[in-house]
Amino acid sequence: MAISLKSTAAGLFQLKNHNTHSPSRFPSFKPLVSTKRFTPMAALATSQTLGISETFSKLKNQGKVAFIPYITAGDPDLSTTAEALKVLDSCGSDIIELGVPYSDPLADGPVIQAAATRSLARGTNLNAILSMLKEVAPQLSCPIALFAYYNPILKRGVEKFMSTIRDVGIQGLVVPDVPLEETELLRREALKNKIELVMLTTPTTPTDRMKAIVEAAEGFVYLVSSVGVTGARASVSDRVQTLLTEIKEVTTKPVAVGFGISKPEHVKQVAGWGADGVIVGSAMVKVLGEAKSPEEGLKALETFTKSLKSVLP
Ligand SMILES: O=P(O)(O)OC[C@@H](O)[C@@H](O)c1c[nH]c2ccccc12
Repeated sequence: MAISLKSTAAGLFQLKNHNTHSPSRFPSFKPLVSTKRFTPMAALATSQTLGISETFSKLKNQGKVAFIPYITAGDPDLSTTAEALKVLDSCGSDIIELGVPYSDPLADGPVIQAAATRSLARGTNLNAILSMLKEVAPQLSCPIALFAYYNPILKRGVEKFMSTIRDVGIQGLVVPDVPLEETELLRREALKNKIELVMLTTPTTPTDRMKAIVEAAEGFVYLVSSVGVTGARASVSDRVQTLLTEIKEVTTKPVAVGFGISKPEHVKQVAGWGADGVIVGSAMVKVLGEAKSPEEGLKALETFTKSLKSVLP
């Protein structure tokens, strides 16, 4: 299980916006503002919800850093996930990364593996997650980036997967186990459906490859802070600062850092190094999924989210 992202780091992918109110669905709809003002990747999402890159642009203009929590869908059950999404949104999360549970999550450490196991044991499947999102996503003010391993996507068919997630209100997608060279189909379908496909780079990604990944990334570039699997760590490697500088030398795209970030001090440190966004996964999952009851988990999630968010500009 403990396969490092090294081999798959190449494996990245991206996300997009989806646009349930697109002119194509409403032929008589004429945007008041020309979409030419936006970059192609920053196409409008729903009327209320900004896309991923638009969210970063807005925050940048305000001198802010994005707070991006990750939770696993269906842990401990889908109705708690629905509530958790609302809690995360109301506590000021800027983007929410929602994980589709998978039986062989090779980039995940014990906490997220356990969450996936709990979720699958409850019978969570992609259809149920999507129905939940169809109802909940319109109630959120922040965009959702879905996190999914490639296998469940392939099982559904890339084309169908992408149009379905667009239809339920998802703006972005993160696929950790597809090498850059194999992302063509994903990228094409993501683009077609205005889903921003996020790409990941790691500390062991060679510079030329990092450049190609950054070039292909949409929404944001996901900088994996350390080699290995997801999970809280005592500290965040200060190499992240150098890696951020290197990436920012070659792109103006937003860069968010994830892996091993679990405390307010870490969040503050990574933001101080110049990250545009900070991603916290295992620590959120632990607080929510390992509580005595869903109610207690949601309460703890609220307190924890506020404590992390409060240290960000
Ligand atoms: O759990 P951590 O260490 O806080 O890392 C973020 C993370 O959970 C989320 O982005 C994620 C969950 N599973 C992944 C697999 C690969 C890359 C990223 C992820």
